[in-house]
Amino acid sequence: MLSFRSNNLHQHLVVARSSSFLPLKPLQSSIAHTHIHHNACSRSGAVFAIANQGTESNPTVLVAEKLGEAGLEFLRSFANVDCSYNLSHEELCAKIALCDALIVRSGTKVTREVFKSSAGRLRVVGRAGVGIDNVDLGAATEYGCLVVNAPTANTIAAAEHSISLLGAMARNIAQANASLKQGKWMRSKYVGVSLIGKTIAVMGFGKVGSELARRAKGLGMHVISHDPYASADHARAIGVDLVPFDEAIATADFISLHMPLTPATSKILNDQCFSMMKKGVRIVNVARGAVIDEDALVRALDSGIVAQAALDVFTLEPPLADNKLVLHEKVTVTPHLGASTVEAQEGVAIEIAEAVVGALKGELASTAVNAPMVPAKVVSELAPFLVLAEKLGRLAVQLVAGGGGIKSVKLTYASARSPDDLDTRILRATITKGLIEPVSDVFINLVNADFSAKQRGMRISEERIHIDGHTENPLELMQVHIADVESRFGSAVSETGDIQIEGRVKDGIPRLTKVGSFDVDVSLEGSLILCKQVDQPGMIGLVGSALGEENVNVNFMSVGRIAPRKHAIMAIGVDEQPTEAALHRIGEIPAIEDFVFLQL
Ligand SMILES: NC(=O)C1=CN([C@@H]2O[C@H](COP(=O)(O)OP(=O)(O)OC[C@H]3O[C@@H](n4cnc5c(N)ncnc54)[C@H](O)[C@@H]3O)[C@@H](O)[C@H]2O)C=CC1
Ligand SMILES: O=C(O)C(=O)COP(=O)(O)O
Repeated sequence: MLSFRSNNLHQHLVVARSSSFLPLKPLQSSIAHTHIHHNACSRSGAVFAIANQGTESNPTVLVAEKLGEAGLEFLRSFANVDCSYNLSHEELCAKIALCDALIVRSGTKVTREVFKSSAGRLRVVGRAGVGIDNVDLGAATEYGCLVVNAPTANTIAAAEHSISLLGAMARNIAQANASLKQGKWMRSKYVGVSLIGKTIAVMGFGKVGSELARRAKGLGMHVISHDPYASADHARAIGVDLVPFDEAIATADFISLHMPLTPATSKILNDQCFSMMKKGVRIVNVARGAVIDEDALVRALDSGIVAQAALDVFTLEPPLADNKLVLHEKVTVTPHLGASTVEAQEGVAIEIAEAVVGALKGELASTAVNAPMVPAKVVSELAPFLVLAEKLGRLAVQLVAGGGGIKSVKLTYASARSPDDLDTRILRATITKGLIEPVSDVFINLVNADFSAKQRGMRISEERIHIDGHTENPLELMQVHIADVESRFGSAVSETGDIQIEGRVKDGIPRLTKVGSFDVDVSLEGSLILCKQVDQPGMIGLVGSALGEENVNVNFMSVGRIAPRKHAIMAIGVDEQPTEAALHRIGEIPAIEDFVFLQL
């Protein structure tokens, strides 16, 4: 029985795309060869631009808020940079279809509408700072747009601003300053409170929270912290006790907020919470306005539960002219200045420019917010396995008859290392990309591969197994199993009834080592023809000369058999795309029972 059909071949020719394992296909005229890159896509279909060496223009980066000069310079060395500040939402949506990357600070809302308006061209959003609550991450992921942030460069600035507000609040600096400038000399009105010996609760013991804690200790304060995810060892090293939420807010004289704004932290300080606090507590917020129920804070200030507050951030920024907190005598305010030092802004600008350029070049981003974030060391160790992963995914899906309707996929990773030593997130995303890309008409990358799999109802499970081997290798082998489907190539179905393929990396080269129950050993380069044949002498020569006569160069052949003179599988690597005529000639060889052409 012959499995080859010309319309199947045509389908693979049309849909097969880049075999790059990188999250974003690179955009740069310096890329040394002609390549196809995704330039625009919509939910309904993909549009591709063929880019030739020397003719592809640089990518365009829209910088929508003020960014430090060093970062801009770095961006200009790679991209066309459009600095357009103070755009309205409508203007941003209109401009975005012409941009490959967008850089924002906290003042720009990157909504679903922005991603939709980009018509698939927008590939990276860079948040020049930490908090990404102004970016619709769900929409970014669906549209395959990577979001990166600059998580480290403004930590000290935010911690210093928190300490500044703490001192300014405790000593009424802002109020006294305003009063004196009005010609008043009111020494007794502005008597403050001391910090030494007081308890401060640091809510969120991340980068800013822990730097704030160090500084508060230096001022002689007793520091406690609440953070459900913080390491107790890290806290202990700084001399901070991690305590439950209720204990933190009930025992503190000062509360400083340093957690991100998420659905779980929204209005985390509310009426009920204020009622548990010590009377006369003082609150600093350099995190996000919406972690406090602002109306509840006004009530707590008016009732005297909260003696004072110092706020850098507001639910609505800029706040309305009649915002009760801004106008409150007991409240010290700054207009979201936490990250606004010369040093922090230069650092953030460089950090985000490097992340955005790296992402546009197709590098894996170490500050990705909506894709697997992998340290550079792990990426370099896994590099050949990532190539293998994508190719196995691409092969496996092409073996499925009908090309769709995959419900259940199992990925097996076998390693001589302990299972805990292997972070498989990027492998999983890469195999998934390989599985979906050949059968999808939307742009698939590491950002949206998992989302697209879920949308298609594809359940992907993972299994890590320990086998003998070399512990210097992160992996010995990977397998992809697809259950409950028919195969275009019956021999790819193992005894368990699943389509099963296996690959290994040998001398840095990814190789296919098993198809169904048959052992093979072929390097995964070029394209592949798999044949099921009666194991008999002369088969390699027959197939080789059929292809040779049709001018198809064979780069390798491997035969795997169950027992001599029974059935065997021949895997043939070919450099060129065989013509229909060449494939028909293979099909006409009498001992060949089944065969399939697969594009890698
Ligand atoms: N006002 C400003 O200009 C600036 C504001 N920020 C804000 O500060 C936040 C913190 O920044 P980093 O310390 O750099 O981030 P980070 O990610 O290092 O720390 C955040 C910490 O909050 C913890 N957390 C999460 N949920 C929590 C909860 N329910 N209760 C207590 N802790 C919780 C996390 O475990 C983490 O340790 C950012 O998300 C941003 O919103 C950051 C920089 C400047
Ligand atoms: O980094 C953050 O989360 C900040 O809030 C800083 O915001 P900005 O970039 O100064 O608008």
